[in-house]
Amino acid sequence: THSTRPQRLLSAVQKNATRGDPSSVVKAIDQFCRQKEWAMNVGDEKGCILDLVVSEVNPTFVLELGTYCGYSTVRIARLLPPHAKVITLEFNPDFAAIAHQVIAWAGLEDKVHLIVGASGDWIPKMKEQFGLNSFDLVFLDHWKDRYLPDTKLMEECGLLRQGSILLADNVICPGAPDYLDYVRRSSQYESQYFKSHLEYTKVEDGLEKSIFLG
Ligand SMILES: O=C(NCCCCCn1ccc2cnccc21)c1cc(-c2ccc(F)cc2)cc(O)c1O
Ligand SMILES: [Mg+2]
Repeated sequence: THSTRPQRLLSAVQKNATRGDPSSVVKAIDQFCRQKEWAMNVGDEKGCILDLVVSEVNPTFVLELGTYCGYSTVRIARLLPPHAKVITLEFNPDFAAIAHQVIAWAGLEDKVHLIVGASGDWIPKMKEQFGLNSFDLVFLDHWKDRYLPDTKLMEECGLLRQGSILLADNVICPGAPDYLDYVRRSSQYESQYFKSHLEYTKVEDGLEKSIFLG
């Protein structure tokens, strides 16, 4: 019986990280991905930029599209004030099952709501399901060809307010060219590119931070 990479990543967390210590979980995953097996976590370099944006926004409600193993979920949730929440959406139930255990190991389950499903189905249901008006921060890290349609969908569903922040991973590699073009051209967004590298590599990648102006 062969384990999957997410399962091996979880084992590395359970072996090397301290229960209830989110930073040790982040460190254990980065160590695993650098020393053992690459995985598509936002990683330590782009992760520091994510930390900066989260700390600056100090959000009450965060939407993460693309949980994978929960690495960025833990990075975000560890910085949130009490009562703040991350709603994170994962399409792949096997990934979601691993992420749930990684988030629990970090002791952050009270700050995180993990959903299994597709963004196109769930974005229209967010308000009624969670009794929220808008998201203070959205971290886009799912299918790169869904960044643009889902951003338009969030606008249409009234999930963005004046000052809501969109932070998109992988705008260079694998790339989200139509999304980049949209947020950089639109008068409804003020956009800024944070040059970095693809997680655990020397390949260029970056995060695009876009403020919704309403
Ligand atoms: O593909 C990436 N992520 C998305 C994975 C699938 C998300 C599916 N999903 C989750 C929630 C959800 C909701 N609705 C619909 C679909 C949904 C990704 C890839 C690379 C990468 C890979 C190979 C390479 F050579 C270079 C770069 C690096 C990254 O950092 C990435 O994030
Ligand atoms: Mg990514």
